[in-house]
Amino acid sequence: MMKKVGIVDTAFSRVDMAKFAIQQIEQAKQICNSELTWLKTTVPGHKEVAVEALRLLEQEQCDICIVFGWVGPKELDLTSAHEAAIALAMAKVQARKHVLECFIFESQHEQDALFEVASQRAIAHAKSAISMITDDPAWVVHSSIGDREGEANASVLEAID
Ligand SMILES: Cc1nc2c(=O)[nH]c(=O)nc-2n(C[C@H](O)[C@H](O)[C@H](O)CO)c1C
Repeated sequence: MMKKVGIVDTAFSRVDMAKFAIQQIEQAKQICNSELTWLKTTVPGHKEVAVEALRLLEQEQCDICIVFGWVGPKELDLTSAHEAAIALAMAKVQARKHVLECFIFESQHEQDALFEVASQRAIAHAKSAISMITDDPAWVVHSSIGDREGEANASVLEAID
């Protein structure tokens, strides 16, 4: 059955993360023959993403959404992002569907690393979204692997004998 990924990004962002997510979805369609489609919209900033994600889930028949947010380095940006995340939580619960939050916090990375982190995280979140909506066995979500979307995975811990 055809599945639809909603993609919301912002004009505020400094990296076109949606482009990498869309490339990943297109690649999945070709390689795995997955029945996937996508719909992308852009809003001004992260305060607008919750309503937009809800609109895509409820009115545009998306099965899941990925939201690409960019959080500036100022204290006000961080507070604003926290408020946006609360609104996103409300949207998810109302729609009873998943919204994956791919937010880049500018203050957490060196300027030189931002592009790589953002693009890799976008690809990782696109893969996660595909895994969560497709029945294709190639896209099974693996449990307890220390996955850290877009960054080096955490090591897996085992019992000490
Ligand atoms: C302070 C601030 N910081 C950010 C940010 O870090 N990232 C972002 O995407 N948008 C920011 N904005 C803009 C708001 O999200 C919003 O778009 C405007 O306030 C208009 O509602 C604002 C106002």
